Amino acid sequence: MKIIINGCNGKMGQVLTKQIENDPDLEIVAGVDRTPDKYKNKYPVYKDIFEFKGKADVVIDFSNPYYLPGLLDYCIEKNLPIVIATTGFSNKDYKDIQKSSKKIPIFYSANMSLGINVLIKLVREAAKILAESFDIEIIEKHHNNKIDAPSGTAYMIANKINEELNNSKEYVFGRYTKKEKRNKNEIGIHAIRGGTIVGEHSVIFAGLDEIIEIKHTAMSKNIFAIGAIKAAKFIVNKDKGLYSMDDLVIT
Ligand SMILES: NC(=O)C1=CN([C@@H]2O[C@H](COP(=O)(O)OP(=O)(O)OC[C@H]3O[C@@H](n4cnc5c(N)ncnc54)[C@H](OP(=O)(O)O)[C@@H]3O)[C@@H](O)[C@H]2O)C=CC1
Ligand SMILES: O=C(O)C1=N[C@H](C(=O)O)C[C@H](O)C1
Repeated sequence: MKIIINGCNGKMGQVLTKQIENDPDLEIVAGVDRTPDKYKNKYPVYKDIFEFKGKADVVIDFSNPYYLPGLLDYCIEKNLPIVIATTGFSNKDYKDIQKSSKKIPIFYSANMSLGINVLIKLVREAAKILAESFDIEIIEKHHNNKIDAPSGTAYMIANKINEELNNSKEYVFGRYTKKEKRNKNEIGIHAIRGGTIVGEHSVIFAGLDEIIEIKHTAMSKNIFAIGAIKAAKFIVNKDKGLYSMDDLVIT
């Protein structure tokens, strides 16, 4: 399978490159990022920088929301499936992803690890039973180079819990500006940034005299690269549409 990596010089791009090089079935046919001197002092102009020898089967994207419009245009033009792993998208970006998936296969997940996707399954179950009487708070911790906050994964966990609860919850981000008691219909979401923390997500269900905490800790970035490669293998021959870890992991 021939792969284009979008965001190839980023931390995830580098980890992904190593994982792909270890798999004899995979080949990187092009890498794209914004580093000016590598691409003739240009910022991404997809028709120029995507020129490479050979044909690609799939694009894997670990980059920045800035890239999204060009990435979608290019993949639609070339009829290429994409695995999008970037986070920090706006509502408009999500709509653009959805719209584009009517033309090409797109796999999107804010977290490509198996563990987080099992955590989501567990917290959905817990929320069904506990939401009436327990408060739900999500805490995420990441390295000091992370641009977006809260993490895409924290949003994804909150959205899945909320889906389970008929979208009855509203999100409160931190409590700095909130000068009143906690409402029952809140999900609190809190972000911590420091050092080289790869990624931690905790979902706390706090009730009367008892607490359940369900936590995932990423010990290396390899888990995300491995998940993205699995997603690429899954999506490469699929019809147009929007796919997620639910299609790959949770049956
Ligand atoms: N879904 C998942 O499982 C995971 C998702 N991620 C997400 O993947 C993305 C990349 O993460 P990571 O590799 O750690 O980040 P890095 O900052 O190391 O790399 C980001 C890449 O995007 C480019 N880039 C950065 N900022 C901009 C900008 N403002 N405009 C244009 N291009 C930019 C960089 O180019 P240059 O090097 O030239 O600056 C680089 O190639 C993030 O959104 C992160 O949250 C990360 C891990 C797992
Ligand atoms: O930026 C990161 O590093 C990560 N980002 C993703 C997110 O925003 O949820 C996934 C993972 O936690 C690592």
